[in-house]
Formats: sequence, C-alpha cells, structure tokens
Amino acid sequence: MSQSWSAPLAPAPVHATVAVPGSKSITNRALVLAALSRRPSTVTGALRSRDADLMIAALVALGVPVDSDGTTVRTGAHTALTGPALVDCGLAGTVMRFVPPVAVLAEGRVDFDGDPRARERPMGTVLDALRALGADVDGAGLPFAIRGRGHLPGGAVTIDASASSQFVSGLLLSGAAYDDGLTVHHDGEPVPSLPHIDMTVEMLRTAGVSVDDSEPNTWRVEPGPIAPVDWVVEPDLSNATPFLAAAAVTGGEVTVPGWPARTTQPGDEIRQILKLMGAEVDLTDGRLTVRGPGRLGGVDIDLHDVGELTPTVAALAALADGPSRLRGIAHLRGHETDRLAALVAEVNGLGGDAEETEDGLLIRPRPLRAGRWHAYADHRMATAGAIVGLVVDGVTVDDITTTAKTMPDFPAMWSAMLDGGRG
Ligand SMILES: O=C(O)C1=C[C@@H](OP(=O)(O)O)[C@@H](O)[C@H](O)C1
Ligand SMILES: C=C(OP(=O)(O)O)C(=O)O
Repeated sequence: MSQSWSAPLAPAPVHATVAVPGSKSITNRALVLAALSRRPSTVTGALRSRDADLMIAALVALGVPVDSDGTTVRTGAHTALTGPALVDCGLAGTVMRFVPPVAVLAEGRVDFDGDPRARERPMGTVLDALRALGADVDGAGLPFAIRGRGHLPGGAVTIDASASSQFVSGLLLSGAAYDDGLTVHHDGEPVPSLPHIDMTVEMLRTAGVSVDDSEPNTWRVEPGPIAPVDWVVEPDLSNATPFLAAAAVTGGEVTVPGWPARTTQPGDEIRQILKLMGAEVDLTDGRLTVRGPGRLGGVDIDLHDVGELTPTVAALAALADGPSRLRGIAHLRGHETDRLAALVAEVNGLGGDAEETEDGLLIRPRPLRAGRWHAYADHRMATAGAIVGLVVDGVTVDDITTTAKTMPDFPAMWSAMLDGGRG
C-alpha cells in the first residue's frame, strides 16, 4: 500500500552519523553463489529488504534450505535444485536477471513473474542467451517459464549488454555450474555499470571460480565447483548517498562508518562527485565524512559506470547554484522507472529547470517550491525527493514505501539523521 510522506525540512545543518544496511548487490550475489555451492554458507551483514527477501524466496522455491536471523542468512546443504517453482521478481533487476540462469539447473518447470513495471524492464537478452546455451525457455520477458533439466551444456554466447550490466553478471554467476562453463562476449554500445561486473568477477573468484576477464567485453568462466563462503557484506554505498547528500545540501556534516577502503561498489564514486560539487570529503579509518559547502556547485559528469547514483546526483544538481550535465545514462530509461523522464518531471514539477538529453540530463539552477514529488515505485526517486525536501519547504513524496526495495527503514533513518543520529 502506498503511503504519502511529508519530507522533513532540515531545521539546521544536519550533523549525524548514519550506519547504512548491507549492499543489495553484494547480498544478492552472495545468496546466489551460496545456493549454487550446494554446501552450507553464511551471509553476514546481509541486506534485509524487498529485493533481498525476494532473492531468498526465489532460492527457497528452487529447493535451497535457507534460514535467517536478521542480517545473518545461512544456506544449507542440498543435492539438487528443483521445480516446479514460482519466482516472484518484484521489481528487482538482480532477481529477474540472476535467477533464470540458476533455474535452468533445476529439475522441473520454473515460472517467473513480477511487478507490472518489471514486465517492461529489458530481459529478452538473458532469455535468448540461455536458449542459445541449450535451455528450454518460453517467453521474451516477464512472465516467462524455464523448463530446467538439471544441467545446461553452456559454452559461448554473444549478447548485447548495453541495456544492463546485469545481463552479464547474471550469466557469469551461474556459468561455472554449466557443463562446459561459459564464455560471454558483449557486442554493442558500451556496457553500463562495469564496476558491478567487476563485483561479480571478484565474488566468483572468492568462491574459487576461475574467471578470465583479461579481454575487454569478454568473460570466460571455467566449469567447476563453486565453494561455500562465509560472506561478509559491505554497507550499501549507493544507499549511503542520500545521507551524505544531506550534509552537502544543508552545509552540515554526515559520517558513514564501515566505508570500505577498497570496493567494487559504484557508490564509492560519490566521494569524487561531492568533491566536484564543492563538498569536503574525508575517509579515515573506515569512516567517510562529508562536510557541506556554503554553496553547492553544478557538475558535468559521465555517470555511465555509476548510473545507480543518478537520482541522488540529480537532486543535488537541482539544488546547486550552477548548471549540471549528467551524461552516459540513457540506460536509466529501463530502470525501476524511466529515471530520466521521472527526474525531469519531478524537478520541473517543483518549479525547477531540468531537461532530458539523448543520454542524460541538463539541470539548471532555479528556485524550487513546495509540491508533490512522485516516486514511480522507485526507491531512489523517493530518496531523491527526501533530499530536495530537506531545503525546500512543503515537499511531499507520494509513496515512501518504495524505499522498502533496498532500505525499509529509510523514513526512520532519515528522522534519526535529522535528530543528530548516531549510527
Ligand atoms: O548488478 C547489480 O547489482 C546492479 C547493476 C546495475 O544495473 P544496470 O547495469 O542495469 O544499470 C545497477 O544499476 C543496479 O542497481 C545493480
Ligand atoms: C537499478 C536499480 O535496481 P535493480 O537491481 O532493480 O536493477 C537500482 O537499485 O538503482
């Protein structure tokens, strides 16, 4: 059920320490690899949110024993993946793109469906690739069905992954379990979100899988066992960005503990972006502190690798005192919503000046006024509205429950931050 939310205005510069929950991307990869290892694994610091819980439910539906105690999730030993099963993908890209390559290994039929918007998200590439690798698949997008045969020949496949890096990640995660392993070659416009593919490769190697990514646009996964691992999930750096933005737009200071010194999460790029916009950024002993500038500058930046950060950066840009140009993000039209159209509509709906380009956004400074900010079922649109609402009186986000996709406690965390929260 949707729930409208009056975005709180910051009464003073925000000063807070905010601990953010585990990374969606790492949690859902760890869960898939734990399931494929077939031996007991643990995921500690796991995200518990709609996307992660849909992933757990999908794996349970395929016969994987899973038990959890809050953010600790354990998978048990199992000898086979089984159908019949029904997988609800919700609106989770990681579930709709990572689970079908697992489901081909099940014995039996596996049906997939999801939210209405999920039916519009690009998906055909993964299903065509699985067909080319020997799978029996019905459909070109959600809803679709896979008739698993307990194994897949695998081999080499060429895909166009310009619409989503998740096409590559999903195939690679399961590739070692295919008879001949897997070679994925990308042919098309550049693949977005490459750090997310690096995350996949790194986690596969941690699970003992041999991956060759030495050639651009080609990934080779050797067939072989996927080892059980006790995964420890980093905080979700993309979900940290609205809180860091709060320091930037109010001239305050926000610290996020547990910031990794080295990471494949694209959210780490927020450090550079906030610096470019004039904020002070300091990472010492795993604590990232952002101090807001007196005046927030605009930014001209290519976000192709870190598209996930766009709603936060667009909110910052709408509050900056110079123009911004966000480039390289045409693929955001296929995210939870068409994020380019949504951001333009919402910034302009509050009296701002945003314009869609072929591959991004132009946002020029113009004072914003009170109004309704629509979330379009998109968690990051909702948090972008919260950022704007910190400094524009009278902003209402039409549905704050969308944040449950990756951060169910967002409204409480936001209030705690405004009360000077200590994470
Ligand atoms: O693999 C992942 O965990 C993700 C990859 C990216 O997808 P796209 O490549 O479709 O942008 C990112 O935007 C998404 O939030 C998470
Ligand atoms: C694009 C996103 O999600 P998904 O994993 O559903 O693709 C996102 O979280 O910004």
